[in-house]
Amino acid sequence: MSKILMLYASATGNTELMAKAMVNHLRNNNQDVVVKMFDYDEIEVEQLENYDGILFGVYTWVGGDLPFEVEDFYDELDGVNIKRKPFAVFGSADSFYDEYGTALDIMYERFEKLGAVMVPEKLVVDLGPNQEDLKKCEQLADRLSMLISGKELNVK
Ligand SMILES: Cc1cc2nc3c(=O)[nH]c(=O)nc-3n(C[C@H](O)[C@H](O)[C@H](O)COP(=O)(O)O)c2cc1C
Repeated sequence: MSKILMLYASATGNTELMAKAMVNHLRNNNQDVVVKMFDYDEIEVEQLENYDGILFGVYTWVGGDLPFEVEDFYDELDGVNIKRKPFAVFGSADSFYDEYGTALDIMYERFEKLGAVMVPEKLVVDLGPNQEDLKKCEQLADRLSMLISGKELNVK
């Protein structure tokens, strides 16, 4: 059984709904999932090395940027070995803004440059997830599981 880390930031609960849908889905499929949320849990970048794969959720903040609570984590990532580690990125954003969901791009590129194996799809949801979005969340979690078990190649 693989060990997955669900790590996410959510200010008003939209990204959290996505995270919960993935966690429930994975646990229903007997996957071992540890959940940590920025602002509530102690998060150290070194912890990433202890998991077989990471689901990373982030909403987009002013100017298309990362939320404040994710900034230290972002800066400290240089010191961690995530080469060949499977990652998937998701989060809620608001299409009202020109820089729609760009925090996902920022994190995706950061993980990828450090050698992580990315699920190619970045799953951005416009504000609160609907039923279809929640289904996509489950599919993203499945794609991460497949990457972990080596059933999917990272072909873009
Ligand atoms: C002050 C402020 C600035 C925001 N800036 C952006 C932005 O630049 N781009 C974007 O896509 N969404 C932006 N958003 C929208 C949030 O990402 C969106 O509300 C999201 O659903 C929040 O997710 P959460 O419920 O997980 O916290 C902004 C929201 C607020 C309140």
